[in-house]
Amino acid sequence: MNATRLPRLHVITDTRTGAPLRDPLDVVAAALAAGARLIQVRTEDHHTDRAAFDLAAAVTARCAEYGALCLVNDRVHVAQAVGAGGVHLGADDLPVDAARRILPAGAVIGGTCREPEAARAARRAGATYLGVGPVWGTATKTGLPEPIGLDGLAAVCAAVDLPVIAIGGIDAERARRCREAGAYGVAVVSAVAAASDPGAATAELLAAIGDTPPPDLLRGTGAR
Ligand SMILES: Cc1ncc(COP(=O)(O)OP(=O)(O)O)c(N)n1
Ligand SMILES: Cc1nc(C(=O)O)sc1CCOP(=O)(O)O
Ligand SMILES: [Mg+2]
Repeated sequence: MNATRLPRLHVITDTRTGAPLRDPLDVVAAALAAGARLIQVRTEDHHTDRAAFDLAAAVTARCAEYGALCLVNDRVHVAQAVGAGGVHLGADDLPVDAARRILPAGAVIGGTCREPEAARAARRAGATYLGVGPVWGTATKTGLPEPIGLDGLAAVCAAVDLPVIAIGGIDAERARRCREAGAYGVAVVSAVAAASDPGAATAELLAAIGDTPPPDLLRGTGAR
């Protein structure tokens, strides 16, 4: 990965059927071309490891073309097998400290948390960043707790000095509000995966969070 810092926009794959019916790799390609520099490969729990491996291998290869980071959600062994840059782990996944022991030095390990004490615990466990939400309600994932809102997000941001990536019901306008509340960045599924133009949606999100496209995208535009 060429990026010298954690990207602020995390584009998460949507592998649900009919969700719309769009190949996740097409969405990933559009998001990378529009300037996204972190893709999280999230597959549905009922999908096989082989399906997760195949998608993660393809995404890792596409990310490498852009110097982008590929993270694998949940499945640490898949991340190891494809040589991904790291993982994202929640309460039902391998603990952050266990993943830290078995992944290569420098691996990016994100941990989900929803309130300050869990954030401090994730920091002690060695998380690189925190995924914090759901900030707003979302239909993308079932079984979530009540949204924590911008106040809940701000409370976690104030509790630890780790980058906080907000998640849950986030579009460009809400991404701006998350940044104002103290979040380092945001993670999205539907705002990109369900967009009529995933590339344009990615560019709008990057502008909203103040993460200008990488220099290679600005080349030739005269922009600095
Ligand atoms: C950036 C980010 N934040 C939170 C999550 C949710 O992860 P988790 O709690 O493991 O739930 P599942 O995604 O596995 O359903 C995430 N994936 N990314
Ligand atoms: C995968 C996931 N995890 C969440 C959490 O709060 O732990 S919310 C979420 C779904 C995010 O999808 P969308 O951007 O379409 O709302
Ligand atoms: Mg998980």
